[in-house]
Amino acid sequence: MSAAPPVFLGSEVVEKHLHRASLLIPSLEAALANFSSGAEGGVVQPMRTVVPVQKYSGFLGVMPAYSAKDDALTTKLVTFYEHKKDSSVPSHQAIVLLFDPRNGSLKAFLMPADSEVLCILGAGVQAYSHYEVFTEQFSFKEVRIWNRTKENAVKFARSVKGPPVQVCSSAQDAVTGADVIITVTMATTPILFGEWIKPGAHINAVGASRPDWRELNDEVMKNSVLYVDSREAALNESGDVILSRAEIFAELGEVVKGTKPALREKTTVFKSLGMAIEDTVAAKFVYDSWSAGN
Ligand SMILES: NC(=O)c1ccc[n+]([C@@H]2O[C@H](COP(=O)([O-])OP(=O)(O)OC[C@H]3O[C@@H](n4cnc5c(N)ncnc54)[C@H](O)[C@@H]3O)[C@@H](O)[C@H]2O)c1
Ligand SMILES: O=C(O)[C@@H]1CCCCN1
Repeated sequence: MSAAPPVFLGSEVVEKHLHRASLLIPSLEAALANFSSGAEGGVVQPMRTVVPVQKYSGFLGVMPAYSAKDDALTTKLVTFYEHKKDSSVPSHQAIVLLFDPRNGSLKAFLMPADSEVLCILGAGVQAYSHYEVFTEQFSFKEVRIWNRTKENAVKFARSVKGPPVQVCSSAQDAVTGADVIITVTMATTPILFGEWIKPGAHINAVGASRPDWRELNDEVMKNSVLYVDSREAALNESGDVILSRAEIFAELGEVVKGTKPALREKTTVFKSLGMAIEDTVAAKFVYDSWSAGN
């Protein structure tokens, strides 16, 4: 019997079945815990391969993963290019291939506590999705944004549906007094400095995914308790971790499992690089929802 032809689920279908990104939180928590559980977690996720396309200042990432517990097998292919101001295409473009783990057939493609002050540095695609999830999950009294190009921060503040956003003229103004700081930029040198940060703040560092790129300076890295998504990836790919030589305290999956504590009273950094297993559970979520309603 031949395999059913793969279906293509474009961004509209994904948004219909994943109408709020937070629907993924339980699956992502479980995936992080499984990833940090070694063989018994049933996750197979080799380090991603990143191919530099030097001529055009770009990269191609190949991110395979299998989750035995979810019985889901995927590979994401993602390109990320230095953003050209006049470019009509997004800086990141990705497709997730979801396979049937039983026989390898291709099933579908998939494109993709009391904190009061939230600060977002950057106003691109990730800024929007982080705003959506953070303002839905937590109640902030104030949300601030700073972006290198101010007009994009103003556009962000005008277009988001949710709590009002204050546009700041400097990163320092945005960060001063903030309880939660999200860095979602394409910066390759630090944009966040330790001396600006309120003790006890939490920093969610999402950009700087190359070994020689930085978003955070050494002081931020050294004066915080450092959590990562994957130790192996952080030690190979994160310029903020490698160049600062900061010590990794825990993987987030270990916190989810309860084997390492969340030190909420300390200044903490979560250095996220993105993991293929996150795409695996997200692709399965959308595909299962799509097939159920089809
Ligand atoms: N950790 C993860 O899981 C994960 C997943 C996806 C993307 N990312 C990373 O998150 C970051 C943002 O991604 P995106 O899709 O929102 O990108 P985007 O291109 O949509 O937005 C990039 C933002 O960075 C700003 N910027 C660019 N160069 C800068 C610089 N030198 N200094 C300060 N700001 C600068 C731009 O003004 C823009 O606001 C990227 O580094 C991306 O690789 C991480
Ligand atoms: O995990 C991801 O999907 C992205 C790909 C681009 C680089 C940063 N991480």
